Amino acid sequence: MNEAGAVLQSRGLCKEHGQGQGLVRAVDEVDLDVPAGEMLAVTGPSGCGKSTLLHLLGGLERPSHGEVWLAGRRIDALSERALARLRRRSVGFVFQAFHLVEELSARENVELPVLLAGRSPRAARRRAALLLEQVGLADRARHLPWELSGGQRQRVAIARAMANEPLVLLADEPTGNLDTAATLDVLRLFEGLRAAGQTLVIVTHDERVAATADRVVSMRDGTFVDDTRLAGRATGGLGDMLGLGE
Ligand SMILES: Nc1ncnc2c1ncn2[C@@H]1O[C@H](COP(=O)(O)OP(=O)(O)OP(=O)(O)O)[C@@H](O)[C@H]1O
Repeated sequence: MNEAGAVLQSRGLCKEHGQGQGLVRAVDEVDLDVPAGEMLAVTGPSGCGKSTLLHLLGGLERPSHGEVWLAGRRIDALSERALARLRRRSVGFVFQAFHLVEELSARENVELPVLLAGRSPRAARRRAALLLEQVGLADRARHLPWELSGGQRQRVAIARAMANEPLVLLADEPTGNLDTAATLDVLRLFEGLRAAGQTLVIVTHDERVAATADRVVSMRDGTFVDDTRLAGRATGGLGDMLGLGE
């Protein structure tokens, strides 16, 4: 199974937690196709299964049933070792709480995945310098996370997520801890990545964030209840969308 052009797919994807009376089906028979280069937003109320879906798609959790395919390769049944390698090299993760390594500088945080992928310190340094430049933080490379604002931390986290040129960037409430100006910075970065052909899946309950996507799927109780392609999403300025003057 590999629909032409889909970089990320799921079929009959299910995740159950607990058992008996306490059984929760966090993700319930989800079929998803994310074409290469698409920016997809996943929305829905708290507890509807958005984060669980993202974890399944990125190989952070294993499904109870169903399949996940990344670039034509079935990943849900990979060994732990193969899955860890895939997460390091082929998937970029961005989290609401940033999850930077507090003891490492911005530059070292971005270098780390490159080193873990087996590349040389020199290559890691070059890649980190380029990415920090692209997220507008070249002058903060030596700063530790606590010396950065929330928005700056998230930009470092995005640079880190892009370190190994992932097939797909998965973001879980990436603007959930940010003020409007920092949200705008993050959305501009996502917009730039999308323009460069990056595939993105963004979990958000911020409608303004969802409005910047190519397509929005809405979840309720573990399933998709709506799937809408946003025509003309690229026409309005992000600043207008967020109620700011650009
Ligand atoms: N490890 C777990 N054990 C038991 N139940 C879980 C576990 N993880 C998630 N759940 C349950 O699965 C459902 C989906 O949770 P999930 O975190 O995916 O929702 P969400 O839409 O991301 O919510 P939010 O927007 O609040 O982050 C919820 O009912 C949650 O309580």
